[in-house]
Amino acid sequence: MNRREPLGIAVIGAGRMGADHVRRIDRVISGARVAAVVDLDGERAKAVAAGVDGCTAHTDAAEVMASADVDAVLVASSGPAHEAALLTAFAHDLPVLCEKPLTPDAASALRVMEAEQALGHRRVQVGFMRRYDTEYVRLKALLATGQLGRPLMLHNRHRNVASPPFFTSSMLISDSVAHEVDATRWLLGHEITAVTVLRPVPSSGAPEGLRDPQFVVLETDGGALSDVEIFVNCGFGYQVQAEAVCERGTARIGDGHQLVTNMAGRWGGTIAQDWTERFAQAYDAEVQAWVDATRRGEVTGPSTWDGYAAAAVCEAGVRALEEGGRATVELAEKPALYRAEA
Ligand SMILES: NC(=O)c1ccc[n+]([C@@H]2O[C@H](COP(=O)([O-])OP(=O)(O)OC[C@H]3O[C@@H](n4cnc5c(N)ncnc54)[C@H](O)[C@@H]3O)[C@@H](O)[C@H]2O)c1
Ligand SMILES: O[C@H]1[C@H](O)[C@@H](O)[C@H](O)[C@@H](O)[C@H]1O
Repeated sequence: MNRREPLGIAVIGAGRMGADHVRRIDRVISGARVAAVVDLDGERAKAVAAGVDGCTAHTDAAEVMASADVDAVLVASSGPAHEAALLTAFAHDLPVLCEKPLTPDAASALRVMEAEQALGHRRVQVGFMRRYDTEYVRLKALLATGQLGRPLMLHNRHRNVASPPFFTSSMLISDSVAHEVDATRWLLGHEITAVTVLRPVPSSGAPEGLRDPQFVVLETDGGALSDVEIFVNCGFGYQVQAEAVCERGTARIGDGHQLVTNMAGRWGGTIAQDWTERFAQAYDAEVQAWVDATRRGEVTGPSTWDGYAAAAVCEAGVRALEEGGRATVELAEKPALYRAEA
């Protein structure tokens, strides 16, 4: 592509993430402008587009993607709407940044992967933003040096203050642990082969009927284990932590000690309250990397294969949750289009 002028982006979905990405493209990053905002809720689209010069508001994504003013698409609608948006973007051969999950299940992710292969080139970067978080990037770089030896285990904690009213027990895996599934695959360079889900007595702070917290163990084809405490109604803050235990040492991120105070006989700091705060730098870097690559005519970052693999692992996780115990992951063969990637 190699463009001088800013990239015209259509943002599909003007909810919490979509509105935040519109702000980011308009005010934080460079090389792009928001050309259009689309939401099934027209008033929401108008409200988000209103603050942006030259941006139009719509309710029909297909109509917008056919417009000459749109060079690329950021999909931030709800997960079940992603497949249709991706297939329409492919029909116009448009580059896409698609929020996680790529799609909510492995079968639909496979359909998207087949459609991208039919184009013959990659078009999608999946929104696994932890790959752009400075702490995760440092951890991956350290593991790659080999100084700590082979990684044996990853211990992950993922805590949200409170879950939204529509959250179900399986969404703790498919919506939340999806991030640790991708982080594990990316940090270790392994595929995940089996998932075990253990369920303690639910917290009294969780909504009636929600299995919260859960303890998830991922087994990898490199012989490592990655465990995840997922607790989406912890009440006190948004915490994402990871510790790699290797043969000669350990490395840990996410303690959030940016500012430590000593006062009145106590020491301490503050805890982020949600992902927009904890991962602000990562979202900025993710969207900037997508815009820069797109303007160079390239596609980088987490691929459709990564989105598919995460969907397949999460599907096994939901099976393990519902049936109790351990479920194995059946992955399709990795297509040639994605084989060159790490
Ligand atoms: N990367 C992250 O850390 C992160 C964090 C939160 C959410 N997400 C993901 O971002 C996406 C959006 O999440 P959210 O929290 O903003 O949800 P949200 O419910 O606030 O917003 C979703 C919006 O999409 C709209 N929508 C649904 N179907 C549509 C369609 N066919 N066409 C146009 N608009 C449509 C809805 O009307 C709604 O306004 C989800 O995929 C979610 O998993 C990612
Ligand atoms: O969709 C969101 C999101 O992706 C967050 O990063 C995660 O912490 C939440 O648990 C999840 O519901």
